Amino acid sequence: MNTAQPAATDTAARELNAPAIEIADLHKSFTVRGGKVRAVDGIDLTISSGEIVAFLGPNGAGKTTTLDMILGFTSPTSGRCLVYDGSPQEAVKHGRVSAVLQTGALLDDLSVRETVAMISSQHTNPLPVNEVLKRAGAMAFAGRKVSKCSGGEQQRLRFALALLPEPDLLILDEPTAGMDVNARRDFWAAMHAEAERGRTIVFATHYLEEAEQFADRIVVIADGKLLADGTTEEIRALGGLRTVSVVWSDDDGDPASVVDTLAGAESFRRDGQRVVFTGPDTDAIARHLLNHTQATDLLIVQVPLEEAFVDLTSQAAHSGGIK
Ligand SMILES: Nc1ncnc2c1ncn2[C@@H]1O[C@H](COP(=O)(O)OP(=O)(O)OP(=O)(O)O)[C@@H](O)[C@H]1O
Repeated sequence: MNTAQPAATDTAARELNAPAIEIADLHKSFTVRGGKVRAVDGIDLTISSGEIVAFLGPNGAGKTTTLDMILGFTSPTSGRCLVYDGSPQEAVKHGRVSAVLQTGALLDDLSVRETVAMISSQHTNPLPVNEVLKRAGAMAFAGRKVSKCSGGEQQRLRFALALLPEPDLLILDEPTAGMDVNARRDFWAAMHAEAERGRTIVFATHYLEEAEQFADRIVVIADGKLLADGTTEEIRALGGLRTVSVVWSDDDGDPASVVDTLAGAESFRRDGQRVVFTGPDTDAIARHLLNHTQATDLLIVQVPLEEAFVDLTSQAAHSGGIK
């Protein structure tokens, strides 16, 4: 029938343009002894195809619970969670989304290759076993029994398994926890290659450096709420986290006068001979110090993301959120 044609085309077009993930007013509570835990408490988030997004947040922030809803492992208490404009379960079923989770059970007695071959047989149109082993960097230990693999090697195996259906969206929950620096670097190199193939990648991490180095966009989550969402630079700027440090001359009196007279300066602290100013306009602070004081040896310092992150989460704890 002709009528079926436009509908199919519409569906394909809609899916093509659909965001990878669309979350609106998402809530998830758990009933525990003594009350309720609001693990996810009103998150709105849209992730487009091709983005690499880090979920950053302290322990118990709600990152895993959010990822579990995106993967259809658990249902929202309320709100909407769509993956490619459909339910997460549909997306998983069609191989459009897969995950590298720390907890995914593996069979100890199988070799790495046997594990991939076994799971491969459950997919309709999987990538060849050797191809995924190669892409995940697992070829070198493909013959090894799972029980003899290190934690990092087991994560690579999980990565290989996740690649089998050639997913459009890869979800990774703290994928490199427990890996040493070299293993982590290799893992992210392999992941970079997948990103270059156009995959959307969403990962939760405690390693702020990883978020900074690998993600295009960082979503900061704490207490089940989204605190900040932006590029690494935007997240840093949110915390106002550039400082101007100078060797202060006592001839200029109290550094507080700079903060009092200059709109771009917010606060200062003494650090030995130096005075460190912070504020929304570090350029204006620097100009003022160079032109109107005897301060010398001026440094503008970008505060590391780690400190920006700590600052954001502690601000949230005190104010109930950051607008
Ligand atoms: N099944 C559950 N039953 C009861 N409470 C839960 C359950 N799952 C998660 N929680 C609680 O929900 C909150 C969010 O947990 P979640 O695991 O999503 O945080 P997270 O950001 O992933 O933390 P981490 O970085 O430590 O993995 C925590 O307070 C946690 O104890």
